[in-house]
Amino acid sequence: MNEAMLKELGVVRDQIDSIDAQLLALLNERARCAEHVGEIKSRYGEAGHVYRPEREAQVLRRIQDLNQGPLPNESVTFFFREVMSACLSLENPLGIAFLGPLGTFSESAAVKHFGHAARLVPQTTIDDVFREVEAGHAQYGVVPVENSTEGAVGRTLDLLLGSPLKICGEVVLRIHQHLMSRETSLGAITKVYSHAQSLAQCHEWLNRSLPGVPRISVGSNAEAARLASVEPGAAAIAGEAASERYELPRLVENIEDEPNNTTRFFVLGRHDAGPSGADKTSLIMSATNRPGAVHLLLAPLAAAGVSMSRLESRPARAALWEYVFYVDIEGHRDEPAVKTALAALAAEAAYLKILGSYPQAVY
Ligand SMILES: C=C(O[C@@H]1C=C(C(=O)O)C=C[C@H]1O)C(=O)O
Repeated sequence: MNEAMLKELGVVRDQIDSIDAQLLALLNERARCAEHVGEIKSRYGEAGHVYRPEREAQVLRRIQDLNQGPLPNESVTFFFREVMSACLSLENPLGIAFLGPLGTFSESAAVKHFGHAARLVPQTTIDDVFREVEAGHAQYGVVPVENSTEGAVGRTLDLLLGSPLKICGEVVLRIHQHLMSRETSLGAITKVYSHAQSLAQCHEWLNRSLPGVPRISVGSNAEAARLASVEPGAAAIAGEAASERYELPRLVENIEDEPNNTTRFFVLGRHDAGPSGADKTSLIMSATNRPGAVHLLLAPLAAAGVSMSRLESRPARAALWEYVFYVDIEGHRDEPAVKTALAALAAEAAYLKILGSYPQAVY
């Protein structure tokens, strides 16, 4: 290397070393503050509420407002989430149940929301995630609720109806599907494993690029990657987490048919969140089976000036041809307009259950 260049590099590297030392000192100073907050909470009998989703959302939104680059918001948000995760785990790492196995998009969602310091506990089914949190074996649970191309996850919606758990957060994850295999060319691929939903999300790509190659649906994308990692000729469609877990090279990246493919997850806990300033409230309601019933249910929202961000109907199991509605509205249940709308809904609906208020996902 050129001596002048080495000299210049040396100056900048000294600067970086000095900044790193300052960052380290500041990170530990911040960690001590978070410990202090934890100590105050336990002194006031709030030891069980150490994790505060609304406060974390506010911290991240503020960081994004302050950020002037060159680092993009996505990167600084990632760092600060990890910092909060590490600070929180100094006291007691959070136990997070999620729909496993490791290597699924649910794992990525849990890590995106709670950071790498959380203790992730994979579960076999969505039912098990609910049970683990209800039984207190895990403090929080992460379950998929809807995909932008495939629609609602029915099992999650059905379980929310009967569960005492509250929604205390949402995570929105961009879903990128990759074709991964030990084979090095498409021509060598004789079968493709994946979860049925992922096969559906890559249906057109598969018709075009691997016509006639059998598609085999298995329990999860991670299981598909595991199979493809040991079977010659096999490929899997799965996400980055699975390719890393099974050290399976990605042959073709981003093969999802819909470029804006996202999945939304709910974070479940035994309490919901306080107001963060930009919140949502999820509820389930049902109307008696008469003309105009749905309109009567939705009118109170409009009257109070509350926006609805999602409406999903599911058949009620109890009575044939009756429906329950899953509604997401903007705002926190403690805000006056939302309070007014909820009171009017309670008077109108045959059944109303408030699933929780929580901060809108921070991207
Ligand atoms: C430190 C606190 O507790 C936790 C840690 C946070 C953090 O590290 O910034 C934020 C919210 C809580 O999950 C707090 O409530 O301020």
